[in-house]
Amino acid sequence: MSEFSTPPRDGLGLAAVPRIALAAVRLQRGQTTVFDGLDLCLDQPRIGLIGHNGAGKTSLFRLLCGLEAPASGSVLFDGQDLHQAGRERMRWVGMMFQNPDDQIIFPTVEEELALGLQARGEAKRAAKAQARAFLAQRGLAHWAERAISSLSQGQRQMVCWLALLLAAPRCVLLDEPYASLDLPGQAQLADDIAAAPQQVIVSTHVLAHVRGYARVVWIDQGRVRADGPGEQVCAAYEAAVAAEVDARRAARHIYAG
Ligand SMILES: Nc1ncnc2c1ncn2[C@@H]1O[C@H](COP(=O)(O)OP(=O)(O)OP(=O)(O)O)[C@@H](O)[C@H]1O
Repeated sequence: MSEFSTPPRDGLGLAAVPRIALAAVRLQRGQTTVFDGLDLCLDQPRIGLIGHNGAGKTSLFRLLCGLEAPASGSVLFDGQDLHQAGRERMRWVGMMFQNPDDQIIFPTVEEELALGLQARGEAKRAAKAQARAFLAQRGLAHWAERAISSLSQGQRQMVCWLALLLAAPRCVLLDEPYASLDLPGQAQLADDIAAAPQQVIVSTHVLAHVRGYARVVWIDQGRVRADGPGEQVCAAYEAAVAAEVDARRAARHIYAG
């Protein structure tokens, strides 16, 4: 197992894992029908999501955090319609975007971190104080007043992760969360994920990050192609990719020769 694929540790007291159920979901984005009759139940503490570019991983996340609504079908969070929920939804699901610049709103780190707390009803001053205390706990007190624009891409990604940790929704969606992080940052994030009491769903192209998970879902052209233990699903995906690459090389060889 990779050091970046740490399963949840025993005895951490995971919060009650929500049950997110998609039934017969159809999702249209522009001219593209991304999902057409998708059924999926997400009720494990850690779930990996893998698949090719354009398979539908980000679209699934956008559906789960309410940024997209299904044209038909339902998305239920513990039996309640996710798309009918108001502000309550922010306590249910939070997402870390692939690109931190799509997520960050405020000019400084402490303001960005305070946002999730304010959304939960904290007063602005108290939220900022909590954000500062949280940064200090993690040895990052000096980040509090830093301008987001002065941070590197990886540091911005870390700010997004810290904001999610602080906001503490019951389900956390991470879209390519390791992409911009250096190796220490990746190890830190893997440890944070392992320690998080929430349900965490990680979408990634780096299979080592989810191979050790008890459940990985492989999305292929908007459909679930495989769903099971990470070792098995990642191996099946790798085999399919190897076959695709071989077929492409063989076709190129025939064409060239
Ligand atoms: N803003 C958009 N408008 C229209 N179609 C979109 C939009 N974003 C994505 N799509 C389409 O939706 C489908 C699923 O895309 P999605 O971004 O969910 O894939 P993905 O699995 O996350 O890919 P990647 O691994 O590249 O991030 C693709 O066919 C894509 O072209």
